[in-house]
Parts: sequence; C-alpha cells; structure tokens
Amino acid sequence: MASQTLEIKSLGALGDGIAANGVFVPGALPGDVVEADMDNGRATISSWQIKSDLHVTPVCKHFGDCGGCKMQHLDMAAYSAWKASLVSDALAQESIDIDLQPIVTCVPNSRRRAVFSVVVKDDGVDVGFQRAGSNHVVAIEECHVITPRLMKSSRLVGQLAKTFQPRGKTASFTVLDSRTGFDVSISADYKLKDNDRRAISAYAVKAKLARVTVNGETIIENIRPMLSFSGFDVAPPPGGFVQAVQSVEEVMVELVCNHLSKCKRIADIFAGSGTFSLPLARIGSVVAAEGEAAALGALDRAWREAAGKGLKPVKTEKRDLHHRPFMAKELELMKTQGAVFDPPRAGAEMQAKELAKSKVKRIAAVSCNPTTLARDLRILIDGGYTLQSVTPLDQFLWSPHVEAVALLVRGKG
Ligand SMILES: C[S@@+](CC[C@H](N)C(=O)[O-])C[C@H]1O[C@@H](n2cnc3c(N)ncnc32)[C@H](O)[C@@H]1O
Repeated sequence: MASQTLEIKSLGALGDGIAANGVFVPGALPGDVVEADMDNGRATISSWQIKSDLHVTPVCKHFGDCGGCKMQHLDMAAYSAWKASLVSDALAQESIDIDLQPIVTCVPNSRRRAVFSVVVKDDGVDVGFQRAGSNHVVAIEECHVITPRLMKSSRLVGQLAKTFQPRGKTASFTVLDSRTGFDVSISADYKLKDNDRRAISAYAVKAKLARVTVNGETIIENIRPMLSFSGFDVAPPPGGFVQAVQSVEEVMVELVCNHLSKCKRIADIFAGSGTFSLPLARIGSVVAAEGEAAALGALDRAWREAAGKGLKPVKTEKRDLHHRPFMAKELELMKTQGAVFDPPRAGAEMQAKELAKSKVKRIAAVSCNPTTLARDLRILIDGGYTLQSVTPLDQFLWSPHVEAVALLVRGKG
C-alpha cells in the first residue's frame, strides 16, 4: 500500500478533508499535514505531521466507530461556519449572490427522534447505530445528540426486541420522544406471528410505551403519542415526518409565519402533519397538500381539536406533488397570496417551475438539501422573484446535513 504526504486545504460536503491534490481524507481538517495510506484512491491517515488547531477532543466515546456523528473532532465555530458554507457554496453554484443570515444551531441532546439499529444475539442484544458504510451495529452506551430520555429508551427498545425479534436479524427501531411516551416504529424484514404481537403488547404495557408499530401495523396504542407544534397538540402517524429538534422547528416556523404574516390565502406544499399549516392558520386560510394520508389525518385532527381558537380553515389535500404540483393557474384560482414548500431531499423542481409562472406574492422555501434548494431558487429568481434572505439551520448536530429557509417576494410582496 502506497503512502502519501497530504496537505489538507478544505472540507468537503460530507466532512472529509480535501488535500491540495484533490484527494479526500476522512478525519482530516484544514491545516493538517498527514501521512496517509492510499488504497484505490482512498486515503486512511496513518499519522499527523502537523495537526491543525481546529481539532478538538470528540465528546462521545463512540466517535469514529458509530456512524452517527462525523464532525465531533472539529472546533464548534469552524463547524458552524462549514455548515453555513454548504449552503452558500450551493447557492454560488447557481450564481445566487446573497449574504446568509447567521446559522441557527441546536444544543447537544436535543434531537427528539432516534433510529436505532437493533440486533438480538444469543448472549444479549445490541442497540445502537450503524458503523459508517457498514451494516455492523455499534452498541451505544452514550449519545450526545438525542434527548436523555431517548437514550434511556434504548434499554427498553432492547428489552422489547428480545421479546420477539429473531436471533441474528437486524431491525430498525425509530423512537419518537413524545410528550405522552415513546412512540416506537419498527421496520423489519421478518413477518410477525400472533405470539409476537402478544409479546410486544405485553411488554409495551409493562414498559408504558405509548405505541408500537411494526412495518406499518399498529400492534398496540396505549396512549396517543403527542407532540406540540407551535402550541398545537399533534399526534403524528407512526414513523411520520417530524422536524428533528423542536427549538429549530420553532425558528423555522417563526421565519415562515413572519414572511407570510399578511397573506390571507396560503398554500402549504409538502405539509406533513402540519408543522407550518397549523400556525399559519392563525394568519389565513390554508390549503395543505401532502402525499401521506396519515400525516394529513393528524393535521386535520389537530386543527379540529384546536378549532374555535380563532383559527382560519385548513383544507387538506392528498396529492403526489412531484407528479402533480400546484399549477400556476390553479394557484391563481385559489387566490393564493403566500406559499411555503418543504420537500424531501429531491426538492420541488416542478413545483418551483409552476410557482415561477404564478402570481403568488410571497414564498418561503424550506429545504434539507442545499443543492436542490439552490436549483429551485434559481427557477424562482428567473421567474421574477427576489430572494430576500436565506437562513441556514443546523438540527443534525455533527452530521453533514444542513437545512435552510429561503424567503422570496414578487414585486413589493
Ligand atoms: C421534509 S418533510 C416536510 C413536512 C412538513 N412541512 C414539516 O415540516 O413537518 C417532506 C414531506 O413531503 C412528503 N412527500 C414526499 N414525497 C411526496 C410527494 N411525491 N408528494 C407529496 N408529498 C410528498 C413527505 O411525506 C413529508 O411529509
């Protein structure tokens, strides 16, 4: 195996150091000079000649083994600057020139949902996260990302798995830290027998789990799992999308609601269970479109339970928005003044093209993928919108993921 001396100049989008010669070096930071073993173009650090001042001691004992966190070795200020740069670099690729708002960060131990990998063995059970690039489950004893309650839930998850999960199989247990208890949603490649259902139910009652679902089948719901979305009680469907960190969600909602604060008719496109629709219903009537019927059901129920508190109507619409976006004409017929769209990672290219032709005055674009966000913003700008601000938000601490909220107006808005 050949060895090379590499001088690290920058950080890539996935958090690897990038050497002067373009080689990606996992674990390296700008300012490092490292000796690396090269194997088929892949670099593995064997030693440091110079260690950059940007290195800090990772807080977690599992760092490097567990694939959950990639950037705990980077100084926090440099880390936040790198995250913001992921957004500004993507915008620059589309020739969008704007000074970003300061990045919104989250504190450790604030993520309210964890996806544990669980394997039951002859001598016990491993509950943890997968090693990067492998199926191996790294059993965790500590985690600095998820809430302390979720960390405690990992023990219950292990006990639950032991009651029914076949030995040697790995399954994914998504646990939501809801106000009324843990909502456990299991995704597995084995079929349940009636005995398994009975065992799951018995354990869920004993451990006071709010709900347990396996491959979409609700095995038991002791109590509805409840979250608060901007003061609204919402019971998201099993495994349904929720923003990862409540404090970051609150900032996103504030940005969107302030931007649309004078709009009487609003479209919430990719609405989920109503993170934006519900607070927006305090401002104007909302059409909430989304592909998951269960998420819309949760939204509708939350709106009904809160109705009478001066809320405007929320009309839900199940719709495949990638194939059937809101057409410009349709938005006009609906008299839409403001729109928020918050698509999955692929973005909302078709929808952006229709919005670009529309008369909608104010748009909030929320995104978890800077590249597709920049593409969609370019479409809107070319359609005559002015980009007023872009705020990066970090709710996936120490990972390479970053969110952003971009605000646009047509004319004077
Ligand atoms: C990033 S989430 C945002 C949800 C919501 N705005 C929120 O903040 O909670 C994206 C949403 O898009 C929905 N979705 C994904 N593909 C879709 C499609 N083709 N048509 C409609 N909705 C889709 C998902 O179910 C999910 O609820």
